This record gives sequence, C-alpha cells and structure tokens, in this order.
Amino acid sequence: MSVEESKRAAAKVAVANHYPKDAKWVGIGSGTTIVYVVEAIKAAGLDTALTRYVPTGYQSRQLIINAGLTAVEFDAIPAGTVLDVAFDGADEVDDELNCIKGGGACLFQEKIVAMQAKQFICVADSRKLQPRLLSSWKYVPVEVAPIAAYRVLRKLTALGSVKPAIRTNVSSKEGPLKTDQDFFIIDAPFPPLLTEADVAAGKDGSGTAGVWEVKELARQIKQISGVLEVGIFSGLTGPQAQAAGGIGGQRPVAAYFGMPDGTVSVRKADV
Ligand SMILES: O=C[C@H](O)[C@H](O)[C@H](O)COP(=O)(O)O
Repeated sequence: MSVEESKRAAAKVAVANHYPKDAKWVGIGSGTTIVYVVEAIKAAGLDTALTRYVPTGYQSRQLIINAGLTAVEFDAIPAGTVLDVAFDGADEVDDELNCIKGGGACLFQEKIVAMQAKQFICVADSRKLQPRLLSSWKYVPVEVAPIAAYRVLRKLTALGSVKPAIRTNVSSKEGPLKTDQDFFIIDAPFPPLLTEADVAAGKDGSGTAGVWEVKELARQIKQISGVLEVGIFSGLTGPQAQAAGGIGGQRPVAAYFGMPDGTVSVRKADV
C-alpha cells in the first residue's frame, strides 16, 4: 500500500472512532494527512450543516471551505466554547504520544486549537511511529519573531542544539520562510529525546551537555524570549487537563498510523 493510501486508511479509522455524531465544533489541522480526515468526514455522510470547523492556518481553512464545510477562525469562536475534537497530523510520535509538529511550518495555531479541544487525535503514516522523538525526524521546529531570530538561535545552541537554522523558502523566492503569523521557523536539531518512562528508569540522555527530556526541552525552548511556540506537543492530554480544571491538552489521546500492509496501528494515551 502506498504512503498516501495508508494515510487515508488511518484517517478513516480515526474519524470512525472519534468524530462525535452531534459534533458542533471540530478542529482541523494542517499538512498532507489531514486532507484524508476531511475526506473521511465527508464520506461518513454525517449532517455537517450545523458543525463549525476551526482551521489551524491558511491551507487548513482552504481545505475546509473547498470541502463545502463551514470554517470559523479561532478568534471568532464564542468565549467559553470547547471544541468537541481536533484532528491533526504529526512529523513524529513517541511511545508516550508526545509529538513533533511544524514540518510544514504550522504549529502555533495547531497547538492552540488542540488545547481548546476535549480530545486531540493524531493521524499519520507508519514513518512517524517511533519510540522516541527525533529518532527519524531530526529537528524541533520553533516559531520565532523575526527580530529575535538570531538571539533564539544562540539560545538554542546553548540548550544543546547542533546548528539550528532559520528555515528558508523552497520556492524561487529567496529568504526566510514566513508562517501564517508572519514569523520565522527555526529548525533546531537535537538527539533523540527521553520519554518520562526513560527518566523514571534512570536514563540520563546522551551523556553530553544539553537538555534531552521531551517536556523539559519544550519548557526551556518556550521560555526563550522571541519564541512564539515550539513544535513539541507534550504534557497533559485533553481529559487530563479537564480533570485538572482546564480545557484541553496538547498531547493526543490517540494516534492512528497507516501501515504499509494496509492495517492501522493505534497508540492510546494513559487516560
Ligand atoms: O506544520 C505542519 C503540521 O504540523 C503537520 O501536521 C505535520 O507537519 C504533518 O504533516 P503531514 O501530514 O504532511 O506529514
């Protein structure tokens, strides 16, 4: 089965298992895999007339509109509204469902949409399924204010990143790539990151200087002035956040992976 077909298979199962029949608010992520989620929503024959779909960027909004669904920007949803579910792709997912996102330059809106949802569901193909983050995918995308970019590069190097770099356009237009917020993306390589289970088992990283635990690295990058958001999605899941009196979490409750043999593999969070 092709990678595209495997993404389609994963999307179909994820929508069948997690799309509430009476959904009023649904978050729609970015990238190539989310296209199949929207396709599956349409194919399910649900009544979507009263459902509002919250995009995570320009591509996501166009996807919703072109599917004949109703897009409502994040800043236009009524105060106190909690999304029933948010679907999105990922660049890599570890054993504990921590994710790397932002390979397609979307991460800030993806994070606020995920964190406004009762449950965040990840859909991907088998290449994204790894025991630890940065096993196959090699860098953490970080969205930064252009004026602070060189400062952030220096701070990332101090945290142990080897040769972080401002992402440039792949088109003929030269210069740094701009996000939907008109910010830059810095791609910061780090070695494979430790999970909570690794830390509990006493593992201490690569043996060299630096921060290698998922949540701690995310926390330290987020603290750098000039950083809008970091492409590590870790910490609480939606249900865990709600149990703690909050709304949603940035870690998915479940991740669906389309496998080369046509099956769909599922990882579920500890909730
Ligand atoms: O920046 C892009 C987003 O985080 C995507 O969700 C992520 O890169 C996965 O994209 P794809 O489904 O194309 O692999």
